[in-house]
Amino acid sequence: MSDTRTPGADSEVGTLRTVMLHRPGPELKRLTPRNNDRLLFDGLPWVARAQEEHDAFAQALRDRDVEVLYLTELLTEAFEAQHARNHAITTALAGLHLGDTLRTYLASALHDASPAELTTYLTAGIRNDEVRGGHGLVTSLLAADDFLVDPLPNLLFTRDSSVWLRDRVAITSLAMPARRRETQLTELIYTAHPRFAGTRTVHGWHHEHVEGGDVLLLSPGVIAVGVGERTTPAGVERLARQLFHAELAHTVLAVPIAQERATMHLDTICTMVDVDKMVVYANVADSLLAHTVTADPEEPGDGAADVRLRVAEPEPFLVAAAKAMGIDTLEQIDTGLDPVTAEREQWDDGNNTLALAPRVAMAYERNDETNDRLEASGIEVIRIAGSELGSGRGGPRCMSCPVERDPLPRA
Ligand SMILES: NC(=O)NCCC[C@H](N)C(=O)O
Repeated sequence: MSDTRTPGADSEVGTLRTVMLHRPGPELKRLTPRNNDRLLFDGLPWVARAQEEHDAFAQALRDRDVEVLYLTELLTEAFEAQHARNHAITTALAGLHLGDTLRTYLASALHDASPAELTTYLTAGIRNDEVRGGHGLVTSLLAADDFLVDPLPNLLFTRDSSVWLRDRVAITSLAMPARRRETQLTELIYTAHPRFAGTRTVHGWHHEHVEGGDVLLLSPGVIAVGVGERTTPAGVERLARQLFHAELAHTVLAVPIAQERATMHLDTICTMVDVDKMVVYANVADSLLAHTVTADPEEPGDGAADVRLRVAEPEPFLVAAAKAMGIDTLEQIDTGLDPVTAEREQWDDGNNTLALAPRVAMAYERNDETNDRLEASGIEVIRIAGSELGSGRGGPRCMSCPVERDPLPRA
């Protein structure tokens, strides 16, 4: 794709043209058995193998003519702008654990770093024992392996920190402390990188929590938002008002999901694989509900904050979705009738597919039953390895932020 094409996406299944990924890097080497829970990994990935798996994932996308952008390359390029560097350094050092002496020292060191070095410091983090020379009381009292700047191992899951909604990008607001800083970096990419000059943003990291894994573009104008461990009721309320005000959507379906790690995002439960087909975790498929949210046309208001929302009583999710999408049925491809297999494959992100086009989906190879069922339903499945990538709990959808998809015809 040339830089002159317009980024944006209005569905989960329009032909994928450009995607932003993050190749696993030194931030994963920061994980230890003592910090992996806090940093939201279920184990310690073998980093070299995770990189191999990720390179194969990126190549499989390129083989289908998808342009792959890397988050760290975009960030380094954005850091050519002095204001972007200043902003990144100030926000990364805002934590109250540093104290003034150490903050001043680190700010000076980071200002002296090259753009590429700055990217590494801000993504891999800075450990206390990496600051040499004794810089006051705080470094002396902190443990050697305490982080002064936390590493960001979950950058791998680019889906969560930004979401394109038509021609705008939502900067999300991540709920878990270990991930909060990610959106400060994605915001810089979209505001300071020349490729995205003029892009308008919605939401923002200072707002109520909304994570990209909870946001599913079911069809042009219809957006499902999971509300559970990550996205909050207040988050979906603010997002809905902005979407309606900017005419990015006419309907939002607010979908309550269990507040558990296994179902941390709506896209761990279901993903679109065709314009009218979803793969859905069978164990919850029948109990998923949705509140249909629309804007009251009588009171449009002047700004997003004035939009008055109409909230319907809950209905079965697939029923509410089909109605909003203007189709007879949103077909459910389930992940197996045996609840144990379904639970295992859901945990291993079998439902977390990335559509490259209608009826073409990428999926982890390990989830045999789910993949067989997808194929039996007419979906081409591009299988990728993910034994190490999956240790952070996230599949092909979580690991990708579509930057450009072909639009679908509007209903
Ligand atoms: N959309 C997704 O489900 N993303 C996966 C995020 C995994 C990450 N370790 C987390 O706990 O946030």
